[in-house]
Amino acid sequence: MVVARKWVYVKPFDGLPKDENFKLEQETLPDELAENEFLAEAEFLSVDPYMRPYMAAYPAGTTMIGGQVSKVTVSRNEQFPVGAYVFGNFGWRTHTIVNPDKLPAENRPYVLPSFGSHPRSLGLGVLGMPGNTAYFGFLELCQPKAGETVVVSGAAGAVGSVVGQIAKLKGCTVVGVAGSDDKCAWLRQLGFDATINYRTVGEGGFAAALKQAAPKGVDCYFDNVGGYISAAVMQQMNLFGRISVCGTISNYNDARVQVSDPQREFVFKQLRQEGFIVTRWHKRWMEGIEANLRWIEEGKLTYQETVTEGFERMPEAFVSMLTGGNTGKAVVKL
Ligand SMILES: NC(=O)C1=CN([C@@H]2O[C@H](COP(=O)(O)OP(=O)(O)OC[C@H]3O[C@@H](n4cnc5c(N)ncnc54)[C@H](OP(=O)(O)O)[C@@H]3O)[C@@H](O)[C@H]2O)C=CC1
Ligand SMILES: CCCCC/C=C/C=O
Repeated sequence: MVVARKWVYVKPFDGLPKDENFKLEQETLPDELAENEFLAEAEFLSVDPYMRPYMAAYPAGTTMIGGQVSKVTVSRNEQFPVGAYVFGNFGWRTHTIVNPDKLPAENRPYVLPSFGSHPRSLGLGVLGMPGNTAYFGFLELCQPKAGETVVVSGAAGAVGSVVGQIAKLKGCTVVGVAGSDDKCAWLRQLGFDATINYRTVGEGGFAAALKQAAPKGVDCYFDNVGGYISAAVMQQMNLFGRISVCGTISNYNDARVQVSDPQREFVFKQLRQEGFIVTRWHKRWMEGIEANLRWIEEGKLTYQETVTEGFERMPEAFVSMLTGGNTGKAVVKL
């Protein structure tokens, strides 16, 4: 008999998530698996920003959504043999019975490829969804060219840190925006040409700091945060600039705000802006993972993880990530 533990979303979020929004429950799983099912035991769980806005679509009582790296411990599916490590969007739970055939193509679990000497947790970060967000969302939508100036907000996080390094690989000048001096120092170690600590310059000082960091203007903006940072970058875009709108974490905990009208910049600078969800590239998923792994093996791409130990600390790790407690990818180790 397997008893799974799971974190249930018991009360809708209002502002920053709090303890009262979550409840740790147990669920006894069936003893027998049906054909094509397997049992997955979580090893690492992901806490990601999208969980905050996405949960608004789910009723109270739903298990928290999310990805995990888990081990197949029992199987009636030959594509997921016992002992294999898989990535799956199984939610915040320790054990899950899965039938992959019942899931939509963009949400199917997959057996992790070999990461060589690197930890399996990277399957939640640079060698998983966030890494692919950087790889496809930046290269496909920004189409960067050598010599161009790229600005990345949320630069020291799971997605942003990879975007900035890929931009350097493509020969761009890269400016990273992050929320602490330590994060900015790490970004400069990674090769970022300039950094802005948005918390110390503040909203009033951000435009001037950007002018200093990107004196030739901005050709590509990879936007992880929205809000005043993005409004200011928009004002300093160059002719034919490209903006990849990845996320708006600065307002995930807030009611929707009225934004100032950016259309004039779009017309006279002939800008292109496109939002995306990374699963758009689900048919090319392994291409992104293989490219990022190759760059890691070549020493051209570096990662950092912020690891919280213990399933019971999932809510704490989630809130910490939403408030800037992580550098690189935030994961929870069981
Ligand atoms: N479109 C898509 O398919 C995907 C979109 N995303 C989006 O990418 C973004 C980054 O995700 P991910 O890399 O996983 O997360 P991160 O690892 O970057 O963690 C979140 C970070 O957001 C920063 N942050 C929090 N509040 C603010 C704020 N008010 N202003 C600016 N920065 C803030 C914090 O860093 P700091 O200390 O610098 O403030 C925090 O560490 C998110 O917006 C997410 O929704 C992610 C994956 C897929
Ligand atoms: C199934 C996970 C998809 C995540 C897309 C994220 C969007 C914004 O953060």
